Amino acid sequence: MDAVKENLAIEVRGLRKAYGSTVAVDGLDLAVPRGEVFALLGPNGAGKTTTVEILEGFRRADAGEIRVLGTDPRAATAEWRSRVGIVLQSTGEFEELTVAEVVHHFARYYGGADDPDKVIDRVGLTGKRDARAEKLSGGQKRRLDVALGIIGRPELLFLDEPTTGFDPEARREFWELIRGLAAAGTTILLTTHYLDEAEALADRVGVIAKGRMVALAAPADLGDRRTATATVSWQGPNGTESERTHTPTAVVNALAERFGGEVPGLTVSRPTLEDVYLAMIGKEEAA
Ligand SMILES: Nc1ncnc2c1ncn2[C@@H]1O[C@H](COP(=O)(O)OP(=O)(O)OP(=O)(O)O)[C@@H](O)[C@H]1O
Repeated sequence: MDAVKENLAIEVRGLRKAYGSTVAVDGLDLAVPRGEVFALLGPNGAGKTTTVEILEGFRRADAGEIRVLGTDPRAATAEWRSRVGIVLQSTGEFEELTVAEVVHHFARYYGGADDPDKVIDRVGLTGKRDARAEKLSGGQKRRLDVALGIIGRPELLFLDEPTTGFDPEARREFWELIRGLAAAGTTILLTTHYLDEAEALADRVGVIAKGRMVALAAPADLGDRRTATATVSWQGPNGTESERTHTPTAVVNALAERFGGEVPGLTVSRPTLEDVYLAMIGKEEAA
């Protein structure tokens, strides 16, 4: 294998999967370098979970070349599994056990497992370590799922909609956790419906629509955001005024001159990730 390929944690070419007459994944290509945080975006039913489950070895593709940490997940060994961490959309099989019992139990599956108590702390469940899993709130259950995904110190972590049900503070804490894992070199593939989450965490985002990758870029570059028309707004004598422009600096300079200094209520905005994403998805769905 050449050096470039060895540098890829995930490499997929021509991935295809149909359920009966429903084509869930339709010729998808994807390359994720080691150490990257990659977010898969796309509307409900776009094929994200199917793709991720194929990469995890839980589903069989109909066609395509797939390499995950250099191995075809169809031929996965226990050694390969121990290098991959998985957080599914929902678990909840260990209702009777306490948080500490579940995490300690999972740690025994891995030769090089992390310290269970440290992991419980990192996901913010120390206060709940003796609570039974069934008594946890939705967001706390997700944190437990994340703990089980990272207990084996994976090289590659799959997170399927990891913060669904989290309150805003828990999401911020979770983002810090993910940033810490990424800084330590873990490759992360996550799916999310939260555009701010993709923007906060991902080096690159891929947008899937109807089983195909329709856009791939750094969050700041998606849909040419950097060069998109800007809107300059300010408070005029009769209320809010605004101007759409490709040269916002010139508009702001002219305003500063007109107001003789500070421009009241000045904002300069470009389309958000959500704006460009929704426009992109709208076009794909109309096609
Ligand atoms: N087990 C299954 N049997 C039949 N059809 C399925 C199955 N799993 C998924 N599908 C179909 O495949 C398509 C892709 O589904 P998938 O769950 O991969 O989408 P998704 O992008 O993850 O959606 P969401 O954002 O809602 O989680 C959908 O049309 C779905 O109905």
